[in-house]
Amino acid sequence: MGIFEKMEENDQEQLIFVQENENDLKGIIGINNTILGPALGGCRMLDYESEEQAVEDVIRLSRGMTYKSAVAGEDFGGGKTVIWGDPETHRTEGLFRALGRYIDALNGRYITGTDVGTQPEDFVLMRKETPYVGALPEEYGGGGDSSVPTAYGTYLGLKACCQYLYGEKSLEGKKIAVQGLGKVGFKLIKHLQDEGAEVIGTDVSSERIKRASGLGVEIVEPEEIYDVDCDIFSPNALGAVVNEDTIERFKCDIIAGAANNVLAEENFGHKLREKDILYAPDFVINAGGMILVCDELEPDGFDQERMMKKTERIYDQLLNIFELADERDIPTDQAARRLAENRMEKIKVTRTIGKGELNLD
Ligand SMILES: NC(=O)c1ccc[n+]([C@@H]2O[C@H](COP(=O)([O-])OP(=O)(O)OC[C@H]3O[C@@H](n4cnc5c(N)ncnc54)[C@H](O)[C@@H]3O)[C@@H](O)[C@H]2O)c1
Repeated sequence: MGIFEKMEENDQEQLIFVQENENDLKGIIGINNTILGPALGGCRMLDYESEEQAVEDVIRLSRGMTYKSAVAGEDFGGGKTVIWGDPETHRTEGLFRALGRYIDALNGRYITGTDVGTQPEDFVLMRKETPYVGALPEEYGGGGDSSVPTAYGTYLGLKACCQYLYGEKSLEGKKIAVQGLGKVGFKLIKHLQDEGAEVIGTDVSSERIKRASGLGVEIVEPEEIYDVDCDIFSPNALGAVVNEDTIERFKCDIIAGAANNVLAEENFGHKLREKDILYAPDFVINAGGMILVCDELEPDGFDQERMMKKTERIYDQLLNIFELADERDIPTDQAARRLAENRMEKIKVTRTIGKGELNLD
């Protein structure tokens, strides 16, 4: 499929290819949608196998940000940047400052921050060239570790799932299989244990397994996690974990976790519904980190309490989505996208009010 076809399929407004020899920068800034406001989305650095893979990634990720922001009630659009390079060897001052110059030239149409392969300190460097940067360290006025609100929002999301399915939001006594015990997963298991849930976990890192074992988490092999008989399966590691190989293996009532792009393809939303597994759409339940960045960009600066309050809205938003999905008999991820699209349509119309002007000068 050609680039324009891919853009058309995903309602992509803009792709900006940036290249700079001196600092070995090859990147793509993707602006998916700016109906609600400037496009917001992190900057991913990955040693892609091909140009095509980088283009696909930037379109898919920036589209996801459009939905994430719209459902969370934020006034930002969706964007993302991908840098084609190895984060172990290519993260240099020159590269991030060069990218900052290109982002600055967009005059605020796009705001960036960290994602896989980039670190807050990269954006401290970028900020020397542009103010359109979020997710900064606390000492630079940022909100700090985004995995804190992400884990908290995910925990509340699990409670919303229980409320909807069992009529009781408590996680006490629930058996929860957690895949990935990293920044988000580890904080999540603490919330779950505090509420009396039984946690089974897995990771590929021995150091992270050791840390979770220390909390009394029962550990299984990475491949075994899909077969655990449990109430909730919580993916907090990789994307595409609901796929052709795993769909028949799940023995849970609920799938809800922070990982991005949990469904390998959109039709797995239908398959989960057919199997009576309640799915909390990833771009809704994992919005805490994005909410933190949006709060940094408030005119009066970052406010921790306000940010956590906004994160708490994830609970009600999920309940709305589950109701809509049942009313329309559609998968929950589709219901969430409808909610986002409705909000964008309404705001688009609102913003035409007062536009008709007659200039008599
Ligand atoms: N950090 C955030 O604020 C945030 C926000 C939104 C979404 N997410 C998503 O949540 C997920 C977790 O993010 P994180 O910040 O905790 O990342 P992380 O890198 O700290 O943690 C991921 C963990 O998954 C483990 N892992 C990798 N492959 C695995 C496998 N096959 N089986 C089991 N474990 C495996 C890693 O060893 C690591 O411990 C990611 O998908 C990320 O995109 C994170």
